[in-house]
Amino acid sequence: MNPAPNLVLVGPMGAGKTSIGKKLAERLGLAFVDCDHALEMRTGATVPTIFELEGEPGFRAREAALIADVMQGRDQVVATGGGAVLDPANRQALAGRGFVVYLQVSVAQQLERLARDRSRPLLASGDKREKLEALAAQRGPVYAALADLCFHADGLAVATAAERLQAQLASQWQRPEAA
Ligand SMILES: Nc1ncnc2c1ncn2[C@@H]1O[C@H](COP(=O)(O)OP(=O)(O)O)[C@@H](O)[C@H]1O
Ligand SMILES: O=C(O)C1=C[C@@H](OP(=O)(O)O)[C@@H](O)[C@H](O)C1
Ligand SMILES: [Mg+2]
Repeated sequence: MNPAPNLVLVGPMGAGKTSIGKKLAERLGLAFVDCDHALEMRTGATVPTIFELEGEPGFRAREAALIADVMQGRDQVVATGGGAVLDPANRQALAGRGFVVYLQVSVAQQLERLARDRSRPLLASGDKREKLEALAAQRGPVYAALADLCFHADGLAVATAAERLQAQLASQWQRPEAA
């Protein structure tokens, strides 16, 4: 049993962190924070606009500041962006106060889900399959090393994935009582 005060979802773009996280938070009666959405609310700019104006380094700096703030809280399901785990300080914040679930998904499934997506700047140009494969090779081991639990989300509808994940969490994650 890991007594972390938050549940954190990590994994690649299109794994369902945002969609499954929202559903899971409802099922668990917890607050839901999607880091990309929270960043958009905080800045008043979309993720693609932040990338356009400040580049990926600007986005990562804002993402790190947001994660540091969000992880001070408790009783939240936190959906991270796929690249959040690259920063060691983020990893420390996420694992320090979160039970971390790695939502695993195949590149084929990512491609299906993100075929028409326009909101992910890292996939905006070039060959999507090649990019997703390169990111999976780089980040897959980082997700796995950080995670308390790996959950295979391939081929599952959002509601089914949330239900099954909740069932697995029941025996593994126990939130501490509020002080
Ligand atoms: N389990 C699923 N089954 C079908 N479609 C899904 C599933 N999970 C996510 N999607 C769809 O894939 C896209 C990306 O999902 P999203 O939750 O934003 O992933 P992430 O936050 O991990 O990038 C969305 O259009 C979403 O509706
Ligand atoms: O993988 C990444 O580096 C990114 C993933 C996105 O979030 P999702 O994983 O929710 O798509 C978003 O944070 C940004 O476009 C960068
Ligand atoms: Mg997301």
